[in-house]
Amino acid sequence: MPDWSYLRALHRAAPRIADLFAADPARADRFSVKTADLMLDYSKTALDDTARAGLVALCDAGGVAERREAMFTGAPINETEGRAVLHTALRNLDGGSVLVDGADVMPGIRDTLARMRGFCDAVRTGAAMGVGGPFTDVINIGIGGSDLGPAMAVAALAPYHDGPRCHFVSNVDGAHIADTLRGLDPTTTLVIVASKTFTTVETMTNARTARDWMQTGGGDPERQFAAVSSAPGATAEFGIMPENVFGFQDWVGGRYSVWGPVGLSLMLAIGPAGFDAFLRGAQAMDRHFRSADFADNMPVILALVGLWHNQVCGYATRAVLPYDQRLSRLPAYLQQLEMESNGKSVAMDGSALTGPSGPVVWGEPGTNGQHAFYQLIHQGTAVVPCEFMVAAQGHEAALAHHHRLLVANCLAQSEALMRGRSLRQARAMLAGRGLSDPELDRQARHRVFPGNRPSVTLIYPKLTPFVLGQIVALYEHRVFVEGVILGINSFDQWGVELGKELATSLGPVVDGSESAAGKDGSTAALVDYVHRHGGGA
Ligand SMILES: O=P(O)(O)OC[C@H]1O[C@H](O)[C@H](O)[C@@H](O)[C@@H]1O
Repeated sequence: MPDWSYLRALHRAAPRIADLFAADPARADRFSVKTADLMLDYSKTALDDTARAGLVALCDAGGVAERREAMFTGAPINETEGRAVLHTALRNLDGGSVLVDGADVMPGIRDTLARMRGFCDAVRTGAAMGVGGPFTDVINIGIGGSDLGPAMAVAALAPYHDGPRCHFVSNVDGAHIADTLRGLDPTTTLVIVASKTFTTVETMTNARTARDWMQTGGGDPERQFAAVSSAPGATAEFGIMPENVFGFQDWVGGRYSVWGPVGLSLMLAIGPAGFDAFLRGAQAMDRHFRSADFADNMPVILALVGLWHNQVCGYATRAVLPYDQRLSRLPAYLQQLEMESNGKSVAMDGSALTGPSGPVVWGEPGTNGQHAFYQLIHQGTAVVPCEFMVAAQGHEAALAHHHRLLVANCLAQSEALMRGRSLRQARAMLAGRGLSDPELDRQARHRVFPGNRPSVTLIYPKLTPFVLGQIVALYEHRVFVEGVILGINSFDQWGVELGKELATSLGPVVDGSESAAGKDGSTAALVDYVHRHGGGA
């Protein structure tokens, strides 16, 4: 673990952010990173040259460059599972070979991508059909990494949809699949069962329900089911035809898997060319990440800003606030990417972390959040570093005035967070209203904004497939760099296992075939309530 004390001392002595701008007219330029398309402005943070240099030094001390090279070249850096980490190979479209245990993985990746393209072309042109005719709808059944990536990206790229409608079912709550199936035609619906392991209870339960629905409604699961998985034996056992199965290897983590077959629903929605552009965007970010100096490296800087706020300043959460309605699922996607990757308590060698690991990540699109939780962001006692995102241009040319308002709101929020409003300013606002001085003072105190609240803004030209690919890869590499500096394994997720085990053992208790004896009093009382109110068997 790095020694944070030096940086913490810098933080305690840091001037107000607004004063940093006053002292350095070129600050916005010097504290932003640009790639060919994107700009990450981190000038509205308390970082100065000294603090930035101290953070960059963490990269050297933590071996970020060596670890980065190890990841890209297929070394088994996921040490607790003995696996390579090669989601970057999935978008290594025209790069060289990538060796895992001496064998090049690229031919297999290219072959699967070609099969996905062929499948999507057939579905999209009507060459492959359901019993009732060309496919009108696609349901992706998956959860976690087998859901959030394609669900996020399909929503993000709505202007590029020219294929069948895509739906996503993840929750084992029967409400999710029931509400989705209502109104769909079982003879023209394609179901993709997406599960790396093909054992996930939620996904297998939903897949069986969808199969029953299709059979009952006159569809043909043999023709109308596809699978995405690393477990071909299990897909065959479920009855999915091998030509409709798209495999990937265990060196693609679930939450990093949207770039391969897990992205099949996205490819169906936007077409193979659009999917290619998405991959090329990620590849462009990979190249930037691999080659740019740390101080000019967008994922590295985003990581260092994250570490500064969480580990140095002690801000326990960060809000991701896309001013882009089509990125409404991005906060949920990033919650898995960031919190499942870096929400750990032990370092790679098993020793306990001595400080915080990854922060709580949360958020909602703007402007909606402004009318809900921004009150706390502006005036609450906890400081929440904000990560704003906005496009220079929207897709709706006829609604450019909407977009101008959206941009103005986004920029206004980061400005307001930084500037705040002093008591003197608040008193001046209320002067002349005939209030007694104590009353004026009391009213003014409620209108004070502390300011000096940090934010970064990621700005991009327009939310195209190429730009989305860059944004998602940017966040993947940010998580990687934070994990390396914290000394943790960002690629396992042991913390999700215990709940799964207990759910399995609670199944027979909930359905009444086993007693709750031996369970704690709370669990037993909750089961009892379910049974007394018509639940259970
Ligand atoms: O793709 P699957 O094997 O069905 O896994 C789906 C998800 O469930 C697991 O519990 C993990 O927490 C996730 O990382 C994973 O993405």
